[in-house]
Amino acid sequence: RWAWLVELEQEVERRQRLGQESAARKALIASSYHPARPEVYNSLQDAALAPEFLAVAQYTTSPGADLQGLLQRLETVSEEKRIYRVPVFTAPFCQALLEELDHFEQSDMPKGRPNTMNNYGVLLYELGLDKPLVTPLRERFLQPLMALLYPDCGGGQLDSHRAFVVKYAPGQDRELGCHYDNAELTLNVALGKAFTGGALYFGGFFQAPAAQTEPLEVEHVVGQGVLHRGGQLHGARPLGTGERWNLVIWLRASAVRNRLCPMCCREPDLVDDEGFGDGFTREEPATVDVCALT
Ligand SMILES: O=C(O)CCC(=O)C(=O)O
Ligand SMILES: [Fe+2]
Repeated sequence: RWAWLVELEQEVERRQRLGQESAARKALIASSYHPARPEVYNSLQDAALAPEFLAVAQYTTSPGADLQGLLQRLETVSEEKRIYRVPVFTAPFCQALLEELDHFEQSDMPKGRPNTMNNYGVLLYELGLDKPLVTPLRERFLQPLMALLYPDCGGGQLDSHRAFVVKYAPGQDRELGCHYDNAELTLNVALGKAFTGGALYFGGFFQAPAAQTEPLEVEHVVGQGVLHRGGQLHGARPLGTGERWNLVIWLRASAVRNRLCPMCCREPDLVDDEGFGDGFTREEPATVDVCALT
């Protein structure tokens, strides 16, 4: 048979095994890995968050919060592309998380790949950091923020995520090709270490390709997070020197993706999977009747 068809079938099988294999690695890591910085596995404390991020959170959860007020508390990187930036973690927390990730990388534990494009990094779910760190970050902080910034992209209906750390280093991955994310919305936080190069670049929106224009370059700043729509075409320039570790959280809203898969732009044909899978659900998420709250 045609080689491409065999390759396609193998890729379908590989994808069908991903969830189970990831759960097996998570179980093994939970039973036999010894963390270097056990405190990063404690449930997320406000002390780990940058003061600017806490101020944004306080604003977005206050009565009467609106987009205009929020924009005074964030950096607008591009109004047209709807890209924003805000400090997320304190320097000591970035440091502790990096030490832990480095220690895990050097361990002989099995490691899943972050996504189909990055070869180095860690899936936070497998390390056991989803529950204490990423879920509270999504539910308590990102959901109210994204609800104001991107109400039309499911920002107020986030119900799952895929979180991973990507690592760029000499002799390993050094850059990332242009792509869109399997996510409605994305938060990308630079954790360190020290590096040059590696800027993000942003092109048009993939469902609505614009005329060819120069991409927008966005330098990573350690501790700060960049917020963008998953469908905003982007990539990362080659690393110059040092090592770059970034936490990427792909935020998903089943209310949006159940109707329109962000990868193929069609209504999805679902296959059962472990955990959150790719963030689709068979049942519609419960909707809140806002009038009933008043
Ligand atoms: O390298 C980066 O900072 C971007 C990573 C990214 O775009 C992704 O993993 O989706
Ligand atoms: Fe991406």
